[in-house]
Amino acid sequence: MKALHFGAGNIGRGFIGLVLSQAGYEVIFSDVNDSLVELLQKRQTYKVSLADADHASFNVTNVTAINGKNGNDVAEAVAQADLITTAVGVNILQHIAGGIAKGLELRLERGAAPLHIIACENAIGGSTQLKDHVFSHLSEELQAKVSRNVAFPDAAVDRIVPIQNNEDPLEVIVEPFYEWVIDESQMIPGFQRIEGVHYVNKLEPYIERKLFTVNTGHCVAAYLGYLQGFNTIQEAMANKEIADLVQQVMEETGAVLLRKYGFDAAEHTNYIHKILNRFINPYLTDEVTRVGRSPIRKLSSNDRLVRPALQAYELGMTPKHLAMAMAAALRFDVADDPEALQIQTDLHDLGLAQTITKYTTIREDHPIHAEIVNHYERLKKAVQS
Ligand SMILES: NC(=O)C1=CN([C@@H]2O[C@H](COP(=O)(O)OP(=O)(O)OC[C@H]3O[C@@H](n4cnc5c(N)ncnc54)[C@H](O)[C@@H]3O)[C@@H](O)[C@H]2O)C=CC1
Ligand SMILES: O=P(O)(O)OC[C@H]1O[C@](O)(CO)[C@@H](O)[C@@H]1O
Repeated sequence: MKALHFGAGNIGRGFIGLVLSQAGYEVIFSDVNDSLVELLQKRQTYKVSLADADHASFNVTNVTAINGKNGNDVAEAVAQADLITTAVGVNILQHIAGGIAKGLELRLERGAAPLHIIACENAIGGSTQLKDHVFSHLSEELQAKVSRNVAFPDAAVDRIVPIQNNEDPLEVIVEPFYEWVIDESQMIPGFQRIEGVHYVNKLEPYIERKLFTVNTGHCVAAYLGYLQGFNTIQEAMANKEIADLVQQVMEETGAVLLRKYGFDAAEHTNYIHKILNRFINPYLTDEVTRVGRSPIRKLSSNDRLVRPALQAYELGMTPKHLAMAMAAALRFDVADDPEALQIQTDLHDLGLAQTITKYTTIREDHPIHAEIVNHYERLKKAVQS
């Protein structure tokens, strides 16, 4: 069984590639990083180590790679795959869609077997977004044919994998915890389960719980940590004021999740505490600039800050910690993050009020907008003093 995985980065190698290889797949990575591709082709194996006291490690075998810049190779790999997964970043899905569409056409010509294409990105409806991008490259007739035997089930993936600085460029150090949840209601009947994956009939509670707890809390630690001059999440979380605010924001999203999905309150508190412990894992060094990266994406209306804030407001709650987090995200002015710089340019050219609306879609007359402005001014003063 061949799995074609787009993105041989941290999650690609450290999580999805590992799980698929252990489940018995030959894993073919498609990546645009030439040296990474060459090394994977040459070695056909790499090491994943766990960030805990035991440092257990796994040799991931039966892997190879193709260069994602070679459209024909990508299409051929798509045509031959038994499973396709991605971990490239949700904004990159549009760039891999053309190659996938070409490969699906080839599959149709060859009468290939049914196929699942699963986007393992931090986003709501990632596979559905990929499907839309792929279908934009296909005629209506081909879309209808593809729909008959190709499915794009949405998924939630959770494992903290920081930027790697290992001597061996293929090695990945990952936290021990992982969770990969796939929506089986969107799958082709009779599908073969992947060992290590949790299948559910309704993904929304899982993806929202994960995105609004792990990802919301983590980015708050990053934005507040950055503002206070800390380099890593571990340093930021050692600061009691930041750790308390991270917990409070998770409690705020937790209140929404409890109301929306009827989760058990004690279990959810336990979930939050486990996540806080994952953030402070002393065996990881996770930079605030990685965890806060791409603030435009993180401030968008369907993502980890605005979506739970608007849901909280609709439920009659005041999402003051989420508003504070959005204000902190606007102050994340990391020089080598193009999205952070774009926000700073807009703050300068458009002013605060319009910039908030531009990125969050929250209008100036919305009470959350005023909360963000207040927190922004407060944070600005705090940094200046
Ligand atoms: N790192 C983490 O802890 C987690 C990340 N995620 C999600 O996983 C996704 C990947 O994140 P990371 O692995 O951290 O990023 P990464 O930057 O380590 O890996 C992304 C890889 O995609 C490759 N890539 C870029 N354009 C490509 C293209 N057109 N074709 C093929 N490959 C291409 C890059 O060269 C890179 O190797 C993101 O959506 C992220 O939100 C989800 C859970 C945890
Ligand atoms: O890739 P993104 O969306 O910027 O965020 C990375 C996030 O994913 C995680 O790695 C775990 O899901 C967290 O470490 C971090 O909050």
